Amino acid sequence: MSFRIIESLNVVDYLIIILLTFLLYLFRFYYNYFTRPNPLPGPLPLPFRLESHFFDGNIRRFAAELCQKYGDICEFRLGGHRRILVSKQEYIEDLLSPSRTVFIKHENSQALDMLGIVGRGMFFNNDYDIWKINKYFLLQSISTHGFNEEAIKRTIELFEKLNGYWNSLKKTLSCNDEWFEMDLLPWIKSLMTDNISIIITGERGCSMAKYYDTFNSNKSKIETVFDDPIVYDSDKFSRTTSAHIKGTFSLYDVYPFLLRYVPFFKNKANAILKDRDYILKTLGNMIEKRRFDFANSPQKLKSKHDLLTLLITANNDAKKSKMIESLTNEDISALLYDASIAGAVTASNTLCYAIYYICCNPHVKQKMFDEIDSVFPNNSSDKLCLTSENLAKLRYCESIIKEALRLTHVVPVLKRVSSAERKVAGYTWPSETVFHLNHAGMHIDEKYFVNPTAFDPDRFYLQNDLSELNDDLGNFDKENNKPINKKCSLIIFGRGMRLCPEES
Ligand code: HEM
Repeated sequence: MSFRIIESLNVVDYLIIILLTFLLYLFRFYYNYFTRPNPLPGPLPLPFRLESHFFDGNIRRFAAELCQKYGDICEFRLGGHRRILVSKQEYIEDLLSPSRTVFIKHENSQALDMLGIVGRGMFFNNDYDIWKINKYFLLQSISTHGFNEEAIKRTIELFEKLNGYWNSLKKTLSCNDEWFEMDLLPWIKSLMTDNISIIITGERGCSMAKYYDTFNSNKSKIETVFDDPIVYDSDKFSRTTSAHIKGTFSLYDVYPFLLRYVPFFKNKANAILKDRDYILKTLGNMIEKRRFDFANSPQKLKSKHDLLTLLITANNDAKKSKMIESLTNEDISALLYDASIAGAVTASNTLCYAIYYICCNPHVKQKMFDEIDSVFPNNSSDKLCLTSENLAKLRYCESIIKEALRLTHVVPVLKRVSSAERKVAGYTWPSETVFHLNHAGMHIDEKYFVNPTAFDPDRFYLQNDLSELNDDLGNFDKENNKPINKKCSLIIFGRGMRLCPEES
């Protein structure tokens, strides 16, 4: 019967059916939009997730434009989801409160599943119970004295290495003594890649060496420095992780059937899966090797304080003391992945921004040098005696970093998904509402900061009594010579349950 009906249809009938289906879809789409609960101002959404084509990925600018046009709370549609953008301090503070109903950070997405670590580690983990165990072990490891001293020692070593590369380049490229122009970003990126590599995995990386080699068009002309055969390819690893994460987010809102059946998307998805396999294999091999060393010669690992060794040790101690919770190799792998991604990109971008602002503000530079000279009075321009105690005294330097992050935060918009009905901004929102928290917008709002676009580390440095304020709540009213304590007005490491573990 149904076969006969199909047979009796001609081309025009098919076109009419397609047109009617299309119109029905449009009608349903806009009916749902105009009858949605809690309507907020925002751009008119487009059907078929077409709005993705107008979004260039710059979430900071996008959020700033929406906030300017539609106010402190508005909505937009992206990737098939209605999204609520909040830019007001009290709403942001509310959504970052330590509550289980706003624990989830990522809405469901097939592309995200391809990361291969969803539900493990911390960053991409929406499962509270598993996340809690992972957080416990990560904090146990990175809060140790050994880890912190190791991190400082390795950082100094790498800066000395960087200095060596620059001196060598200056010499071989016959540069003028005073000026040596170069692109700082790739240098800082490779420095941080090697830094994170040694701190997280205990493996010495070769990113800086590889970048240095790119200047070597004439092999005989440039001298080779710091030749070290015992390195792992941190450069390839970091490029792959960055391609992996970028690729995943580029497919974030693509319909699952397109990922499966349309060659363009399918090829992209396959490339992501290939990267994922490489990353997991590299980390898996490292974990196996370290576990082997731990089982056979634990003494050898006593002097190692990298994250991987500490996680394996803490895990082993937990098993010995018969704690129910312990980590699998996959969990450890996800934690190393989290730390590599979250650590290298944030740290290198923050450092570049800080250097940029220091260079643009000579008086800040001078004050910074004065502080360094006062904390290290016997600095003979050779080696600074950096310890965690001395670092804590560099309060002006810390204020520079805070101010750089205030103006150009490396994670400008945070995300939360409600897991139950929840009141925000006076509205009751159903479960699975996606909230975007525009804290970068708040950081440059004159409601919260005096003269917000100026680079002025003093706003954090000159606080009269730091003990009265949380460390990151700084705001200084110069006219009245007193701090303005706007709660939550500076958010550097997030807040609440999903606070960055680095904050500790
Ligand atoms: C300048 C340096 C850094 C900045 C500005 C920064 C900032 C942040 C922010 C804002 C969040 C919260 C994200 C959210 O609430 O959705 C976060 C989370 C996180 N950060 Fe950092 N971070 C930095 C360095 C690091 C480093 C070095 C590590 C390596 C251990 C790290 C590991 C993580 C992890 C694992 C999370 C996820 C926490 C969770 O979801 O529970 N971060 N970071």
